[in-house]
Amino acid sequence: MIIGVPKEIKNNENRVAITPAGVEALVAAGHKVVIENNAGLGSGITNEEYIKAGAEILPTAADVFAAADMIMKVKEPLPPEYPLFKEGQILFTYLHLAPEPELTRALMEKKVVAIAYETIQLPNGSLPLLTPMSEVAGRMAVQIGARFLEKPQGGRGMLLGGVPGVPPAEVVIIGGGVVGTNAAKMAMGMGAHVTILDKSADRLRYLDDIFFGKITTMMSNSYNIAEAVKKADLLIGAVLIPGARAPKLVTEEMVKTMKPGSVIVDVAIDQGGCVETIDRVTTHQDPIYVKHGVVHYAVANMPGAVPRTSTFALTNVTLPYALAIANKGWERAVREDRALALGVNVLDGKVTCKAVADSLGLPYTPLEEILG
Ligand SMILES: NC(=O)C1=CN([C@@H]2O[C@H](COP(=O)(O)OP(=O)(O)OC[C@H]3O[C@@H](n4cnc5c(N)ncnc54)[C@H](O)[C@@H]3O)[C@@H](O)[C@H]2O)C=CC1
Ligand SMILES: CC(=O)C(=O)O
Repeated sequence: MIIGVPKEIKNNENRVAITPAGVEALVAAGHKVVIENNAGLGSGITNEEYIKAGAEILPTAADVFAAADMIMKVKEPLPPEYPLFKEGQILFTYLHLAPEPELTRALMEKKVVAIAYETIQLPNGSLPLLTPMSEVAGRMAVQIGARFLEKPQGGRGMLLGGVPGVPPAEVVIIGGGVVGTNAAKMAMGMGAHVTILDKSADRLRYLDDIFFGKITTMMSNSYNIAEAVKKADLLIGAVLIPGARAPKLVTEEMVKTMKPGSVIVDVAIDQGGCVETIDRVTTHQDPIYVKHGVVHYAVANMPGAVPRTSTFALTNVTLPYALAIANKGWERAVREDRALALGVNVLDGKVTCKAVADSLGLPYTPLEEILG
């Protein structure tokens, strides 16, 4: 199989979908890897390192898309990339289709085999290709929150940990999964007081155990969310219903009760965001806006800013699946691995992920119906 890796084009997206180690493994398995010129530079990986590992460098993204049977990317394709899709081409990347009707339509029209990293799900419910980036984003959410709480950045001028004699900041995290747990770890480490809300009582029990009762846990319902949001200096959105548009749990009325200069970091923005006043996706270049006196941060590719950590963490987990798809062909790979099958979002012009279909109001076709 020919595997193609274009350079990422999202704002300040410095990750790349393959490392030289990945190239070496695919080439050793008998495949060819083509990579766009300088695709790895943002992550500190040179063309020469890729060539040494056995890849061929092509001048443009168009050349890579034209040559490849499978495209590996990091972020969802952007409009300039849509015309490059080929019928039957495998696209293996984060897709986040629930808030992306146009991309979904383009994948359907071109009959792309679209396999999303974020909906590959193991029998225990975990999302192995999302987890490392959620670890990164959860940790970043706190350092970003700390930065924007500083007065010169537009915040209320508060140190997360306070100092002796002055209370610490209140950090409220909605969703206690991977992002939420990693954010809590960082916030606690910086001395903040942390409250986590989740809709799973078992998850709250687990969090209470691992943090030795040093964080406050609350059941997620609109009453408790309203109470917690009101007192938050830093609010972190970290909910997920795999594949689906994020539920708007924090209403505009709740945001209006927040203190001027408090900060919202909605990590769930890649699935549409869980805060009603987050009405746009922001970028690393222009990361915040202020609404009702509250600083809003809604960058959908947070790990793109720390590519030396993120590229390696991501490719550690994507490579085994890429190898399976390349070695067996997508159809056999998907038939033999239920977790991978759950990653298939669009196939043969149809939406095969129920949560995506429901979020976009499109018909859902079970994968099995197409595979026969
Ligand atoms: N903006 C960015 O750059 C990045 C965004 N993300 C996103 O962060 C979000 C969270 O990801 P993970 O932590 O990995 O997911 P996860 O599946 O580990 O955790 C989600 C948690 O949300 C909880 N939840 C669901 N509905 C809820 C509700 N109504 N109230 C409270 N809790 C609720 C679940 O019980 C679960 O514990 C996802 O949308 C993910 O794609 C992840 C990495 C980077
Ligand atoms: C998961 C995701 O949206 C990211 O890593 O950019």
